[in-house]
Amino acid sequence: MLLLISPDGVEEALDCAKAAEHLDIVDVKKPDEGSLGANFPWVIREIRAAVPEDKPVSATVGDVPYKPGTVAQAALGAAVSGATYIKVGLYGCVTPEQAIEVMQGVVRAVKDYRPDAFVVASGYADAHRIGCVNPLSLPDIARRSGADAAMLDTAVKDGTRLFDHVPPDLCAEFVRLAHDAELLAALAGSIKVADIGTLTRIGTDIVGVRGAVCEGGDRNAGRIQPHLVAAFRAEMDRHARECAAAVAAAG
Ligand SMILES: O=C[C@H](O)COP(=O)(O)O
Repeated sequence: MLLLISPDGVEEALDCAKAAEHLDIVDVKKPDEGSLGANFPWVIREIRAAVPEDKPVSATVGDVPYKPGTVAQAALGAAVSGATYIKVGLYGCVTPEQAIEVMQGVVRAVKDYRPDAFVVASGYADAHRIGCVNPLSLPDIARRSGADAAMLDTAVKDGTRLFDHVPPDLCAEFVRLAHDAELLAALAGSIKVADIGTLTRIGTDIVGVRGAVCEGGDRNAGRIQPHLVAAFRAEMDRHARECAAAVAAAG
C-alpha cells in the first residue's frame, strides 16, 4: 500500500520532505477550499521543487462542478505545474454519465500533455450528504473514462470517517471492482492508524492521509508532523508483514 500525504502548502511540504523516506506521494491541496480543494499553480511548482525528485507530486483539481471544459483546463494546469498524479473530486456530478464526461476531458487534457501522468477519479464516501455519484460507481466511472485509479474521500470533514459512510465490506467491494477494472484503488477520509489493518487486508493500493499525521490529529489547526508520518508508515509496514505471513501460512 502506498502512503499519500496531503500538505496544505509549501511549509508543510517541507515537513513532508523531512519524512520523505516514509511516504510515497505528496499530495498538494488547499483544505480551506474543500476536501479536495485545489491549490495555486505556483504552490504545486514550489512543492515539486521542495520534495525529493523520486517522490511523485499529486495535485487535486478541486471539488469540481459538472463543467467538463473548465475541469479539463484546470487538470492541465496541475500537470503543467509539475504534478504527475492528477486527482479530481467529482463533487458536482450527479450521474455516472456526467462524471465520465468530466473525467474523459481530464484524461485527454492531461495525457496529451504527459502520457505517463496518473489520473485519479475521486468520489465521496458521504455522497449521500452532498448528492453526488454513488461511491461504488467510481471504479466504473474511472474505467470508462480511461483514468488510472478510483478513489474515495469524505466531502464533509466533520469528524465522520470513511468507514462511517462506507463500511469495510463495501470498501472491500470498491477495491475489488477497481482491481477487476485494472485500476488502483485509493481510500481516504479521516483514516486513523487503527484502520490500517483493515485497509491492508482488503487490498487498498493507496491510502490518503492528513489529519492522522497532523499534531493533535487536527487536519485544520494542527501541522503535519514528520514523526507521525514515520509512525503511520511503521504501522503500515507491520500490517503488510502480517498479511504476507497470513497469506503464506494459508498456502
Ligand atoms: O487525500 C487525502 C485527504 O487529504 C485525507 O485527509 P484526512 O485524513 O484529514 O481526511
